[in-house]
This record gives sequence, structure tokens and C-alpha cells, in this order.
Amino acid sequence: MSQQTPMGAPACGVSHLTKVFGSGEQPVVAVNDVSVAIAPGSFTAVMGPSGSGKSTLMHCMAGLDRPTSGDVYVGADNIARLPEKAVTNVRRDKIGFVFQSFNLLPTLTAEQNIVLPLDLAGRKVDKALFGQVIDSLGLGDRLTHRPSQLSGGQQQRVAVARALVTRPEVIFADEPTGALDRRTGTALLEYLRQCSREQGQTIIMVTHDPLAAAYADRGLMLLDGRIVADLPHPTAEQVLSYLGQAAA
Ligand SMILES: Nc1ncnc2c1ncn2[C@@H]1O[C@H](COP(=O)(O)OP(=O)(O)OP(=O)(O)O)[C@@H](O)[C@H]1O
Repeated sequence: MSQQTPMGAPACGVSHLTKVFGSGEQPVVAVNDVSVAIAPGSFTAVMGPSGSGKSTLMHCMAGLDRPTSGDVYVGADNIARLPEKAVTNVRRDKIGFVFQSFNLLPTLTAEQNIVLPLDLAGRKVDKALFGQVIDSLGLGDRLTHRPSQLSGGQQQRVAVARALVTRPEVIFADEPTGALDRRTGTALLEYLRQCSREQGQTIIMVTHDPLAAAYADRGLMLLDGRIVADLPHPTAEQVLSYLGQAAA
């Protein structure tokens, strides 16, 4: 894998990952022989035009989808070679997800939804961390509301809080600011950056937003299932320019 950190093993990564959908006449090669290593405590933005393979790459990295070929590492585990139950355990113990669909349980309050993963794992709520997450997402006055009483952006923030309170080693976020207004989106991006810098959590974020990508310390640009650029500390201007070239 490329980009091994001098400090030691990557937090996660893929080696010669290929994912093909369908077979016969018209298979779609969504991810084409991608190798990349993600350093612990780094914040990576994955960008590229629609259909370039961003979500597929992320789903394979997070153990939500099986690659057609290649290896997928989370810490020392090659989850591409593990049985499903073991992959589920790796996901539960090490990975947090922030997706566009919130999957909140309608009968539970915001607070109950947020702590649900901890309850299910029989883990105690870290009150200080809970308070920090709630404050940074501005959810303090919404904790007793049920999802139907919350706006789309508030539901998104509850889903983000749920992903963060378990303090996962690796957080995968798919357009985490998509449903948020600029101010709340900025607060979330700042918090994610703080999670990586101060807590050593590893963040991998798919985004279409060059301003969001500028919060990351690495930008991976995808085109036709391949990584075509690997930018350290991407600026919004750099990202826009790459996206413009990809669209040309
Ligand atoms: N389950 C599936 N079955 C068949 N083809 C799929 C499937 N999932 C994705 N694809 C195809 O794989 C390619 C990559 O899709 P993917 O969703 O990873 O792209 P993306 O970069 O995340 O796009 P977007 O920015 O629009 O979300 C596309 O051509 C898509 O149509």
C-alpha cells in the first residue's frame, strides 16, 4: 500500500481493491485496482464526479460491501478475508458511520437514539464525551424530541452524534454536511477535525463540497474507479480545479 506513515501501521486501507457490479455483457467496474493506506488520526476527503466510485470504495473499506478482489484492512484485520460475523464485530468495535440516511428509530427520543449503540453493546455512556458531542452539534435543547419532531438537519445531527459517542477509531462519513445549513455544517467539520487532531480518530469523508474537503488534511480524487490525485492539505480552489478537469 502507498503512504505508510513513518509512525507505524495505517488505521485502515485497501490493496488492489476492485469492485465489479453485475456480470455478463455489461459489468460495471465501480472501483478499479485501488490501493491506499489511511494514516491513524488523519482526516481524508474522498471526492470525484458522480459515479466515480466514492461510495463503493467507502462501503468496501467499512466492511459494508465485499470487494470482488483485493484486500481491505481495518487495523491489522484483513476484513476481505474474514467471515461475515467477524466483519460485523470489527464494524461494531472500531467503526462509526455517518450516512445521508439517518436510520433513527421513530419511537425513541433523540437522546435514546444517540446512546443506542452503547446500550446495545452494554457499554456505559461517557457523560463528558456525550456533553461535548451534543454541545458541538447544538442538540442540547432537542434531546427529548422524537425524530418526527425534528427537522431534517436536526435528524442528521442526531445521527452524527450517535456515530461519535462510541468514540470509534475510524469514522466513515458520506456527505455529512449535505442536509445541514452552512453554520451547523461548519461546526460539524470543525468537530470532526478536532476528533482527528485531538482524539487521534481517523476520519474518511465523501463529499462533493470543496469547502468541506478543505477541512481534511488529505484529498483523494476519484475518476472512473481510480484514484487520480492524492492531495496533501487540499484547498477548496485545488479541489474545484480537479473537479473541473474531471468534468471536462
Ligand atoms: N449495487 C449496484 N449495482 C450496480 N451498479 C452499481 C451499484 N452500486 C453502484 N453501482 C455503479 O457503480 C459506479 C460507482 O457508483 P458509486 O455510487 O460508488 O459512485 P459515487 O462516486 O459514490 O457517486 P455519487 O457521487 O453519485 O454518489 C456507478 O456507475 C454506479 O452506477
